[in-house]
Amino acid sequence: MSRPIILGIVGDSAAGKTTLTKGIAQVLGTENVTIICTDDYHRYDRTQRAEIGITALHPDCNYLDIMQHHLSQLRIGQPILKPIYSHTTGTFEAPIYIKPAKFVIIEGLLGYSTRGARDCYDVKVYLAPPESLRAEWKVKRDTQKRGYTEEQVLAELDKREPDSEQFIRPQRQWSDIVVSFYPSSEDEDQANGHLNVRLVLRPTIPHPDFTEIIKFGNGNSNSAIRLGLDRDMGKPVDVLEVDGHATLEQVNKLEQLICSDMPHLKSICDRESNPELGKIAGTTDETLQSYPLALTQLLITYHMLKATQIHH
Ligand SMILES: Nc1ncnc2c1ncn2[C@@H]1O[C@H](COP(=O)(O)OP(=O)(O)O)[C@@H](O)[C@H]1O
Ligand SMILES: O=C(COP(=O)(O)O)[C@H](O)[C@H](O)COP(=O)(O)O
Repeated sequence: MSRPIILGIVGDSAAGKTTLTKGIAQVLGTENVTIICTDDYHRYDRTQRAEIGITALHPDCNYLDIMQHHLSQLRIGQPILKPIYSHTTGTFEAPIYIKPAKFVIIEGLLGYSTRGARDCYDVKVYLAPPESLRAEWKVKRDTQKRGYTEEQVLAELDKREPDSEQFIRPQRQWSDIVVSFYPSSEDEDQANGHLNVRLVLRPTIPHPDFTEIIKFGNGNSNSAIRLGLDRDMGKPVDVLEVDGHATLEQVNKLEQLICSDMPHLKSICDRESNPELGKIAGTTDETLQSYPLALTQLLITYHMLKATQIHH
């Protein structure tokens, strides 16, 4: 019997989880995707958290046991009755019945914090923008969408830092892919659309063979697309970097590499038939479209489709 393919997207608040999740769901077809945000498993509402003096990042502030139980149910195709936390009101709403579609994306703060939860995913992504960019994104979103002032958001970031360090960032080690969008050093204050991406590829899942990038002579340090070896949290990894100002020709080559052994992906990575590639509506309603974003979406989609072949 077939079971859903489960993708995890974990990272700190305003690291870009919801934005990337929406983009991947769009590529896979929203009707084929169930999206779960693990903020719904908060144990306390906004007022209670303030009274107790606990942040939403602390494991004790979340029903991680229920989250893990629900994940394991979804993995075997079973429905769940999922709680709902509203970021608009800061309170809980009536739970909803959810039956998993072919693909499930689980996004949130603490998705990899227990062994049992980690075992439920087919593909694990961790989002790690530079902290300065994350702060910028969080201020923008929480002032526009969640009713906070800039001072409140900055104070909250400070208050959360010890929990970010202790509980959020260590989860990076469990991911198959670490995604970091970052501004290039020359155009520090360029619009978001020109961000570069750094993709850390752990050997925990089989990645497409990118070594041709080096053969094309494109992998050297001056190129807009670079492949190299590094260590991440002590472990050896491949690192693929794509600059925001890479040319269409360079990007096409990389897309063809990703698509070559995945027939369904071919229709997705054809820019003429799919002009939406790499386009995302950010959670503050802006439209984002860039080659680094498109390649990131494509690589993650590749892994989800690959998992379909392995498990069906
Ligand atoms: N890849 C990206 N490129 C440019 N801006 C982004 C990107 N990802 C997120 N953002 C910005 O950061 C804000 C917060 O992102 P969001 O997806 O809501 O984070 P999270 O779900 O992790 O809390 C978005 O509203 C958007 O403005
Ligand atoms: O850190 C987060 C997670 O959301 P995200 O990862 O989307 O930022 C939120 O601050 C908490 O869920 C509390 O919500 P609120 O601050 O709205 O009460």
